[in-house]
Amino acid sequence: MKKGLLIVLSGPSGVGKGTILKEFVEDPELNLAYSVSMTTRGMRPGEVEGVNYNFVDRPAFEQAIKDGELLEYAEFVGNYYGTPLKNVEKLRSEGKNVLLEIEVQGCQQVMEKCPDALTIFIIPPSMEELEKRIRGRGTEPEEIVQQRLSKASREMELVDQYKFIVCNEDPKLAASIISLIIKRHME
Ligand SMILES: Nc1ncnc2c1ncn2[C@@H]1O[C@H](COP(=O)(O)OP(=O)(O)OP(=O)(O)O)[C@@H](O)[C@H]1O
Ligand SMILES: Nc1nc2c(ncn2[C@@H]2O[C@H](COP(=O)(O)O)[C@@H](O)[C@H]2O)c(=O)[nH]1
Repeated sequence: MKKGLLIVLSGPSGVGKGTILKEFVEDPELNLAYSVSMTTRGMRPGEVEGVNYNFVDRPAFEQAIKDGELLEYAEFVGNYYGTPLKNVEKLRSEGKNVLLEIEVQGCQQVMEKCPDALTIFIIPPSMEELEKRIRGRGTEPEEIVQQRLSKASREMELVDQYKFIVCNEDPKLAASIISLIIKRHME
């Protein structure tokens, strides 16, 4: 069986990665499996354990790092986030195209370990619009919003390292561009 693709959606917090993903992740033609990350962040209202994330404490996350269980991980604004390796490998060996939605530090680790990964950087139409979106979401206190925005400016400098750059002016349009990219690489 042909091994599935590894697709990485990355970009600054609040740019709309999760919103875009919802538009294409269930498309049967894309044969996708979403990789559920591990995080030490607290659960937001409406989030579900095992669906949005596997929520763990810091000692459990640090043990997973020590045991080599993560494909990549990063500390992002005070919390750990990481991709469990075993699940990604299993799904890809079953022919599934595996989709990661991760921040840029983690994506750089994936680029080194898996040079064939389809890396896609989502950019906002402007930094003002990014600020509007992250505030508008209303999930973080002001101090964290500020930290995420200041990180975003530095993350935007790494855009040239990605194979594809997609602007999220409209999530449906961005999703259809990403779907096309994936389909091309499935041929
Ligand atoms: N094209 C768009 N135009 C206007 N608002 C948008 C657009 N895309 C997403 N949004 C809104 O922006 C906010 C942030 O989107 P989302 O949570 O998908 O971002 P994200 O990149 O997944 O964030 P994080 O990395 O922090 O998880 C949400 O309130 C979402 O509804
Ligand atoms: N390096 C990784 N980054 C990840 C992973 N899962 C999610 N993320 C990214 O973290 C930030 C913050 O997420 P939030 O849910 O607290 O808003 C965001 O950019 C996510 O894409 C992961 O496994 N590894």
